Amino acid sequence: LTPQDSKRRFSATPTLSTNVDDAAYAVHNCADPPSDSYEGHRRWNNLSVVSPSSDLLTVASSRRFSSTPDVLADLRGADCCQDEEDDRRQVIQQRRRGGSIRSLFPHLDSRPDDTPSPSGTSAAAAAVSSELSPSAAGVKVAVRIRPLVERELQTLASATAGSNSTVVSVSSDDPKTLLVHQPSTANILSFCFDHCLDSTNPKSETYADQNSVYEKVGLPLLDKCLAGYNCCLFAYGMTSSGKTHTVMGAPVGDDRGLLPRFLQDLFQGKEIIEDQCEQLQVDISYYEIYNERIHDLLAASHDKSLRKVSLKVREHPTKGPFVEGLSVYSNVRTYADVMTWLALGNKQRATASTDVNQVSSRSHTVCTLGLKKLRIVDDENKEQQQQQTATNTSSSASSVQLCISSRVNIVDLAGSERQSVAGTTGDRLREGSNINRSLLTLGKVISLLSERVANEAGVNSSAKKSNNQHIPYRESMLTWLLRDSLGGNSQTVMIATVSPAPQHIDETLSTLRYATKARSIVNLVRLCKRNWSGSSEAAVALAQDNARQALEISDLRDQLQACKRQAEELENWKLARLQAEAVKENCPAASSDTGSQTTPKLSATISTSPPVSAAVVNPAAPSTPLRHRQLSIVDGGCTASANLRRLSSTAAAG
Ligand SMILES: Nc1ncnc2c1ncn2[C@@H]1O[C@H](COP(=O)(O)OP(=O)(O)OP(=O)(O)O)[C@@H](O)[C@H]1O
Repeated sequence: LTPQDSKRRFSATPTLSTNVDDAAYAVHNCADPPSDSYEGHRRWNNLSVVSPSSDLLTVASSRRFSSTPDVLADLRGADCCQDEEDDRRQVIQQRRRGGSIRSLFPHLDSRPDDTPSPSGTSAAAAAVSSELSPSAAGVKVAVRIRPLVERELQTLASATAGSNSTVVSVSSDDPKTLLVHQPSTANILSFCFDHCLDSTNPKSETYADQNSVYEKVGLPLLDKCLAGYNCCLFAYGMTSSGKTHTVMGAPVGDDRGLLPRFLQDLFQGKEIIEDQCEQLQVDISYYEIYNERIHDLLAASHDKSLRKVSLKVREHPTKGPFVEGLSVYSNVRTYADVMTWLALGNKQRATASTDVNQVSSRSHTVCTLGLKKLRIVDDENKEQQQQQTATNTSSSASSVQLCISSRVNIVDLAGSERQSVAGTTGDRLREGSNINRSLLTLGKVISLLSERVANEAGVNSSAKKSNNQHIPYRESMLTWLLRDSLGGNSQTVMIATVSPAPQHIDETLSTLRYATKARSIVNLVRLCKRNWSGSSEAAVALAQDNARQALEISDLRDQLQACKRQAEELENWKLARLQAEAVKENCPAASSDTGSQTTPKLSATISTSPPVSAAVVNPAAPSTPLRHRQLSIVDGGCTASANLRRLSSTAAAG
């Protein structure tokens, strides 16, 4: 299927029907078709793929296809969707039996390597199909116990005459089991996690320093994102439990946290990749969620007020929620550069001193890295490809292939805090309650997702009831923005940080319970591997086009919501009016005193003729508030009420 063919088909019929084996190849290679056919398919509403035996395989209807790779992704995605739930169920059941996920999903083992596949029909189809096969990945959970801090040592010393006993430890029999000794009951509770990192005693053989935390938790994520998976790591725990120390740590030296180490290895990896005639493009953005408002932490301005402008969250139709207007620093070249951005962001982050932490984070921070692996195609290769794929790619001299694109979110959450312990008042108290509220929503989301998993595994008796339960992602900015990381398309790791001090045992147990629930969440991950060819100019144009359309859709959604709200208000108003009229009819004396005064009365003539509609849209005296404007319906019955609703909403908009 050449671009000319596709043009013919697009203009001839509203349905694209093609042999499915060729579809991957054909649609894939339409990256730069003539503009009219390109426009044509973008407006497509019904797109069908017919299997070789001419049975209808999948119909992707009413979808927006902004680019050719997206068309393909959507097609294959629709195809894969049918198996997703089965996959998820299988994994959960396998988990319960203690089996290996890999044995269930052989494609995890036979994952295509990172080198772009050679061009050609079957190779392109294979690459695309691997890109879109979802695989199940449980959220991994690591727990880190920090050492006792000065304040805790003092409390312990005064309470137990010099003892520095701790109540949380890693089992000596099983490094994945965490033990909590409850002093009040002398019970020992045990919890099982993917990693238990004991940082209480630097002299211990099993001491988990910053490097071993990175190697156990961060390094596997680096591998994943370089292979094209979206990744997320978030640190969760009570205030002062060591989240920022774990994620950020010191800017230099052995105490550097997980993020600087991750970035260092990423940029080392970038050098290696670039030695192999490929490019790794790294983009960075960094923002905080403070009191449910989003601030760009990389907005460098001398004017402080400009730095704290509140940004909006929007919803991209395929990529999910994103922060509109956030600075993204593209193509960061070196580790030193990225650390400069990180330092700027950390400087601008909201922190304050509380009774339990001298430098307590008052906001959740999200550092997002966008990775794109590009391959430069030389002229010789390009010609070969053009022959093989019969693609009319751009005539630009520098041609690029986008092989992999993934996103990494590193999240340092603000810690939950009890006002009595943190000793907060005023602004700090308000911040604390906002932090707690968003963490509560996070907890709710985690609980519901883990319930869903339990239901699917048949553990809950009320399976049917809560299986379709709404997950309230939108109840807080945090969960909305982390939606993909919780139950979506992301390899996710949670680091739960705890204090070993007896006085914090309640918070510790609460953190461990949340962590246990989070560990039961199973995400469905897709390899974000693309085999997209085109000129660099075309790539930029495509990206801009995608972004513009995303904004358009987001705006239209907002408008739709506003219209719905208006319609509801009008419906309520109509009901109230009908009730008032009913009262008046039944009891004219009672209503004659008050009704004419308080109920907005309508005294205009409605007809369906255009001049009247126009008059309502543009009333002569628009300064009169709508509720005082008089509008009456001369026409009777259903027609009148339908007209009333439509015209009133127009008037309200006016
Ligand atoms: N593993 C560790 N080793 C040594 N010191 C640590 C460790 N973890 C935390 N600390 C120390 O504990 C204190 C609190 O840590 P941190 O600020 O990282 O907590 P937090 O969980 O981020 O708190 P908040 O939620 O209030 O921001 C700091 O002084 C930090 O240096």
